[in-house]
Amino acid sequence: MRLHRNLVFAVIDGLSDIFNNDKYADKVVQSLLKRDKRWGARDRGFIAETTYEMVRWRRLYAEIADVKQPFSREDLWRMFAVWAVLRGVKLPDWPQLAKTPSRRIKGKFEELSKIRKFKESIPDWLDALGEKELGRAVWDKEIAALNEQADLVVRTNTLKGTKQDLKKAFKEIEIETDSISGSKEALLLKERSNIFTTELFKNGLFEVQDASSQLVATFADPKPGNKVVDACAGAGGKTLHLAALMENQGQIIALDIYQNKLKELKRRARRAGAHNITPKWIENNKVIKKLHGKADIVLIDAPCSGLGVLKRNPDAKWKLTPEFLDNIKETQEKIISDYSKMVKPGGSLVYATCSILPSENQLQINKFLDSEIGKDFIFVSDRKILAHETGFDGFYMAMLKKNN
Ligand SMILES: C[S@@+](CC[C@H](N)C(=O)[O-])C[C@H]1O[C@@H](n2cnc3c(N)ncnc32)[C@H](O)[C@@H]1O
Repeated sequence: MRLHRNLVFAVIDGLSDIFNNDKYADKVVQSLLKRDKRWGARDRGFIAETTYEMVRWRRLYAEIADVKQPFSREDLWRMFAVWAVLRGVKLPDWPQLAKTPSRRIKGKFEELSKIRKFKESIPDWLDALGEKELGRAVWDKEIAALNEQADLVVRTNTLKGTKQDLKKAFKEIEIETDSISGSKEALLLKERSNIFTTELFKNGLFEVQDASSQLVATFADPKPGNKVVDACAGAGGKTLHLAALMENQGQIIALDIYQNKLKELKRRARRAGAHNITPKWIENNKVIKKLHGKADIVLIDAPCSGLGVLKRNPDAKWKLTPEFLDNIKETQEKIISDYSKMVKPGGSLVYATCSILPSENQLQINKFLDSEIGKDFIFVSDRKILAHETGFDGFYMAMLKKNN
């Protein structure tokens, strides 16, 4: 790989914004990519992938480069040099990289690779928490898997065609895909590609959705004609899948506390040809009260730490705090308690998170079942999906039934 000066400068600018100005990596990368219209797919790929790699390995690289936050431009160049040396990239003859101590970098890497918090590049508190909640053997493997780059997976929109149709259509535009065992509608792209610009995407034939995330709506098992409340619908990743499984029949009430997310959901639903969705903003508690006892299925895709999706959002390692985690667990507890009231007698409550922590998952369910409202429910089953076992995101889902 040959390094190009303007691309590396863009990466350094981006990192300064992410690390020092607390900006979100995805937003920063999006805006970097708009900087120069002449950049082709390879250039854009370099900027996005290198920025994410540097975010993922921030602690390790900073330790090797012997630099501390806030990072000066010189510090960021030193961290970049660590990236280049460890990746075996030939260093160009630039003043910023002139004094790169390649041998020392490799030696320090060997040494730090013996200590998990450096090797896996995670804050002390998170490393301790992971080990406490999952046990050492599982955490060792899980954090290593969560540090790998995410695969690009799409979900076939079965409202518009079959998976075989989609596979064929991708092939026609020279995009090769594989099926994924256990995820019926999923296709894995053999190579990364900007599929958002394709006609297939514009015509709603697929959505980008991780294989684990695709298991949630299937697990909820909605039937055509059901009344389903998707209580934390966001921009509708699971809502659209529910609509497809319900063959556009029945009703999905898609709730969220943020109107802008529901606006995006509406746009996506139009593209997907999903017609049985009613987005409703949770403006106040009356919205929930009105739905008490009405739903065949209530899906709570709860706000969470996002620790199961570090592969695609490595930034969370640095943005997450113990205080945030405590608050989000309280929110989860309140949401399960309040929103379970929307389930009708005999109906189902499905709770899901993209976290791998038992304290956000099965322990929340146990707490709910032990509560006064929870006494009306029985536990049916749950699935704990770990990244090191599947290669995809970490997820949790539980199904409870309300007594008749
Ligand atoms: C994990 S995300 C949902 C992702 C979405 N279901 C999807 O598949 O794309 C959690 C969502 O819960 C929403 N949320 C947070 N607090 C909430 C509350 N009290 N009631 C309803 N939704 C809430 C957030 O705005 C966010 O969109």
